[in-house]
Amino acid sequence: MSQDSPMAFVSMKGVGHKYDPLPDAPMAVQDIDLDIKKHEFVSVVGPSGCGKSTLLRMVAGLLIPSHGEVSIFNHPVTEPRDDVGIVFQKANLLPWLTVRKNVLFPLKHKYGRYGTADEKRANELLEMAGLTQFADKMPDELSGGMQQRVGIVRALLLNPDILLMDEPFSALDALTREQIGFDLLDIWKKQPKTVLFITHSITEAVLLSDRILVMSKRPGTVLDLIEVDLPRPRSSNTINSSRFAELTDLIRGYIYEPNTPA
Ligand SMILES: Nc1ncnc2c1ncn2[C@@H]1O[C@H](COP(=O)(O)OP(=O)(O)OP(=O)(O)O)[C@@H](O)[C@H]1O
Repeated sequence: MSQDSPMAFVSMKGVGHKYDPLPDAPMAVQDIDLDIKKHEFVSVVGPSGCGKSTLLRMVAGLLIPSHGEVSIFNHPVTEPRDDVGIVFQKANLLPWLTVRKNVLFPLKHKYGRYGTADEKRANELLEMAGLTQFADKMPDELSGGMQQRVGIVRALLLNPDILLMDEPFSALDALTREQIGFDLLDIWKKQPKTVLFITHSITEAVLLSDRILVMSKRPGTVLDLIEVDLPRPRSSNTINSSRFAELTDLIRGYIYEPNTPA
């Protein structure tokens, strides 16, 4: 599956992980080969427990693979990097800081301070995400969807080349979730990033992605890497198209039926 492209921003070669070091312990993730190109949006779907988060944590440098190698810009990932932003399932905003100060928090945490240029960037990002009027509010004054948008803006503050998102919308209700998917596409268009997006939602993966890695049940390995040939920009019309239905059916077939490629 690897294309050995020099343009790969993220490269996984033979990546696998076994949490338990005993020789006969089961692998959580096995034999993942994937190159993600500049500004590509790649989603990972697969049954619960197949190792999606494990894979993301290895790309994030939060977990070192027991097998194979993850590299970013041709350098093996051995620890978290500043050019990689992460968005988790919960925004985990600090409740005692305003929205703007939450967005600036990574700088405060890393360098102990931030300057007016940083505040300007935070304001610009908040505006881009439609959050300007909430910049001085406290997190608990915002809806769950808005809090997640703040989490995305915070991850973009240091202008990372790569954005890793681990089920970022799974705590949201269905309507908010669909809307924030479109919001994310809008943000991604304005601030192009290379995205690795973990989701349980097949429709979300098809709506957002350029390619979708479909994983098997544990030990999670590659069942298919699907090119999403739907035109952009995507909208609710995309969801109603026959090609959208074909792609979601194809993935459903992998996930809900025996693990054999179609
Ligand atoms: N820290 C850990 N120690 C031991 N086993 C772990 C650890 N983290 C995850 N696992 C196991 O590794 C496998 C993959 O887990 P992981 O959370 O990566 O899957 P997932 O596909 O993200 O799951 P879900 O879709 O339910 O969030 C599971 O069997 C899980 O129990």
